[in-house]
Amino acid sequence: MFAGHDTVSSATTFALYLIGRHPEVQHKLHEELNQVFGSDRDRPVTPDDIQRLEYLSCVVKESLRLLPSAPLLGREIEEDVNMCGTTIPKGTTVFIGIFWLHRDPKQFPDPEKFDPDRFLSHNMKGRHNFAFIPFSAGHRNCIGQKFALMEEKVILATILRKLNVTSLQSISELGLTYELVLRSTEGIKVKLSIR
Ligand code: HEM
Repeated sequence: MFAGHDTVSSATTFALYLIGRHPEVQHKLHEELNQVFGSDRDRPVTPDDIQRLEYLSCVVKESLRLLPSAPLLGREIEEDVNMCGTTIPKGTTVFIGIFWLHRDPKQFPDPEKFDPDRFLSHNMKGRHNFAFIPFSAGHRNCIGQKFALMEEKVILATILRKLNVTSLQSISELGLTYELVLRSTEGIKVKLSIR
């Protein structure tokens, strides 16, 4: 359940929450959806549509940066590792704090700001390859990432073609909790209205 289901539901819920907090982002998304779907609000989303929804792709990535479904990964060190002059002995359990890594101001200036434009290709030049790792990286990275991103985009495009979303809580009111998957202890309260 962790791998394929809870992660996508966490990511999609938080993306919808962030869109509902940022009317200017939602406006741009609605414009892009109008361009791709015209007035048709019912037909299924196709792989070709997904390719064309570039701004939606940036929104999904920026949401995974700020509120990553897997905020923390654990690893057991199999051999002594020298890191910046300090030896981490074999057998140590280390944690990789993806939630905090994604807030490195050198890689993401003004890191708490929700700004999907960070993921436009011309804004990504010079960014470290491992600055953004919502699906982990290396040999044991997520095998479902392409499927997950597609699922998320289909759900968001389907909802936002028909609805406006307004989020009613600030981020600090969500009561973020870091278990295996990022959650809100308070639930996420949004108001939906027909476009
Ligand atoms: C937004 C959605 C998702 C996120 C953020 C996500 C994130 C991750 C992360 C961070 C890992 C590494 C965990 C670790 O090493 O401790 C992982 C592993 C994995 N994920 Fe995902 N995942 C998502 C969706 C999916 C989906 C949809 C599937 C399957 C269809 C999937 C299947 C897996 C599997 C099987 C692994 C283990 C890979 C291995 O250990 O070799 N994930 N995922």
